[in-house]
Amino acid sequence: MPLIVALDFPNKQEVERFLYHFGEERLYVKVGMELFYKEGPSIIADLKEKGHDVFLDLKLHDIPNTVKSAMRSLADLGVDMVNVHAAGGIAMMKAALEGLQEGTQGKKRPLCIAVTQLTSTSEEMMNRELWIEKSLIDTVSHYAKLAKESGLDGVVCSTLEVPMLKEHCGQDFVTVTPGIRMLSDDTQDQVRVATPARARELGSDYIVVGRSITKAEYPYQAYQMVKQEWEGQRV
Ligand SMILES: O=c1ccn([C@@H]2O[C@H](COP(=O)(O)O)[C@@H](O)[C@H]2O)c(=O)[nH]1
Repeated sequence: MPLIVALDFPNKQEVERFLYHFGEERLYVKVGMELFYKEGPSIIADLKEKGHDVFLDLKLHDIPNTVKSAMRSLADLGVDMVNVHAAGGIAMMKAALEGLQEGTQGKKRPLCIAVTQLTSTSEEMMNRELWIEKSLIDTVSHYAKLAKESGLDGVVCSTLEVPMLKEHCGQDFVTVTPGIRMLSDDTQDQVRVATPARARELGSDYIVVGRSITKAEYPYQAYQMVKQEWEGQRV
C-alpha cells in the first residue's frame, strides 16, 4: 500500500538530512514546488538514483498548449507520477497527456492525475470565496469525471470523497489522498483530513503524508507508525 512522503524541504541538503534516517530503505516520495523550484531536475535524478519512486507534484494549470509543452519536458525526468489541476478543463488535461506521451517516446508514461479540490478547501470557502455554488462533494465528483473523460489515471482528493469517486469513476480510477493526520496531530492548514486507518477503511489507493513525518522528532519512527496504521497492522 503506497505511502508517499511529501519532501517539503527548502533544499537538497535538508532532504539528505531527512533521508539519512531511512538508510537504504526505498520510499515513494513527493517533490513539490518548494524543492523543485530551488533544485530543479537534478533533485529528481538524485532521488531516482537512490531507488525512490517520485511523484512530481507541480499541479500544472495553464492553457492547453503550455501544459502540453511543460509535460513534454517533465516526461524526460523519469518520474512516476505528475499532476494538473482539473479546473484547467478537458482540453488542458488531454493536452497534458499528449505532452507526456510525446515526451516519454515509448518509455513507460508516468501516472497523470488531477487535483479536484485542495484538501485545505472547505465547502464554505469554496462557496463564499471562490463563488462555486455547489456542494464540495459534487464539485469533487464533477472534476473527477472530467479527469476520467480526459483519459487521466486518477485524482488528488481527500479520503472522505474516495468511496463516492470509486462509485462514480470506477475502482481502477486512482485516488491519491493528502490531508492525512494521526489522531494526536494538529490539522494545521488542512481541512478535509483523516487518519491513515480511516484512509484504508475508505479505500484510498495512495496516502500522502508530509509534516506528520518530516517535522517529527524521530522521523523514521513516525513513518513506521503511519505505515503500520495505513497497512492495518495497528489502529
Ligand atoms: O489537495 C492537496 C494537494 C496536495 N497536497 C500536498 O500534500 C502535502 C501534504 O502535506 P502535509 O504536511 O501532510 O499537510 C503537501 O505537500 C501539499 O502540497 C495537499 O496537501 N492537498
